[in-house]
Amino acid sequence: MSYSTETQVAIAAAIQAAQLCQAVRRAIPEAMEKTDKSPVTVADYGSQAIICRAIAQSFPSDAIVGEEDAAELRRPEMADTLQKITSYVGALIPDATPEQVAGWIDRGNGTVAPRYWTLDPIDGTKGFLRQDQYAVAIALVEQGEVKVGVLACPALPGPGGETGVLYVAVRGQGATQVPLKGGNPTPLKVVSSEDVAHFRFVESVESSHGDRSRQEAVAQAVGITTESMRIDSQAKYGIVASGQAVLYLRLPSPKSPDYRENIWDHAAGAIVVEEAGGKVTDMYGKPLDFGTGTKMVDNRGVVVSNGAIHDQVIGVLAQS
Ligand SMILES: Nc1ncnc2c1ncn2[C@@H]1O[C@H](COP(=O)(O)O)[C@@H](OP(=O)(O)O)[C@H]1O
Ligand SMILES: [Mg+2]
Ligand SMILES: [Mg+2]
Ligand SMILES: [Mg+2]
Repeated sequence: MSYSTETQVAIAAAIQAAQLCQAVRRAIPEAMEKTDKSPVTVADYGSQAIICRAIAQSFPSDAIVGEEDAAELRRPEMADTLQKITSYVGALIPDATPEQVAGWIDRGNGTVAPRYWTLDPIDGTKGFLRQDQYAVAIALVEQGEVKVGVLACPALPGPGGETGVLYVAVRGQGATQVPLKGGNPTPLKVVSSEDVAHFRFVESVESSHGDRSRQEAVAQAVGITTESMRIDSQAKYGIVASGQAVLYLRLPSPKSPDYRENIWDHAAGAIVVEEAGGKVTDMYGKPLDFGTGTKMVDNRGVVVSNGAIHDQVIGVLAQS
């Protein structure tokens, strides 16, 4: 299958959602708190509304599994917030009503199915709030395998020095990057292990989202001598796919040893790296299984590499 319509729809939605996020960020958004205490902003909601609307319009029978939902926004005391989201969405989709916006957000309440979409309207909300990196991530999954991934990184410097990169991958068709503002797509290729300047690793900015000391020990054991690069969101996958690092380590935090990774935090990024010639597994070397539900219950941690050093990394993890 070529997935060309799916890819075009996801690209257009990611670009619009990224525009909304940048508009919100220029106004210095405040964080709201979700029931799990994690932050969310009007941009997370607006981005999810834009993306779900686009997917539902082109693929009405496809399930969509998004990170956010509108239950909180439908409470009467949240009317002003919903109105604010609607005005940001309305800048891109004229005449959108609050009721429609809430409905589009809730279109993302679907469940994992033989064919489904998953999206993270803002991955790295903490980075977004800090004016650091974040990503808009959209993926199409069939039979538990990611087929299409689109990752917009609006604050990431691209190869030409411009700000804002769009990563696109289709299973069996390779991965490309293109300036988010438009331009010519260029193929993505992971870096060779002989490239000393890029023989480095990336990890999260948030220390509680990983195991910093173990990540450093593993990197050292495979011969990485430089300090980690710390970047929020799935932008880390883009960094590996574009050859700026050989390795991305995300090991379970000692503070939350039972944490399971969300499908929307990895689906788009993973296919971008795989189609750029790299490898993505959990910390035991198992492929990430996108067919088990919103949480990847059969996987622990994530290891992303240029492929060449992958077995060595998994070997070190097995012994440490
Ligand atoms: N204890 C934990 N371990 C690993 N990931 C976690 C975590 N708690 C939250 N996260 C996830 O980490 C994501 C951000 O990734 P990163 O740390 O690479 O920037 C968050 O996505 P959102 O920002 O979309 O909520 C959230 O889903
Ligand atoms: Mg979140
Ligand atoms: Mg996320
Ligand atoms: Mg998110």
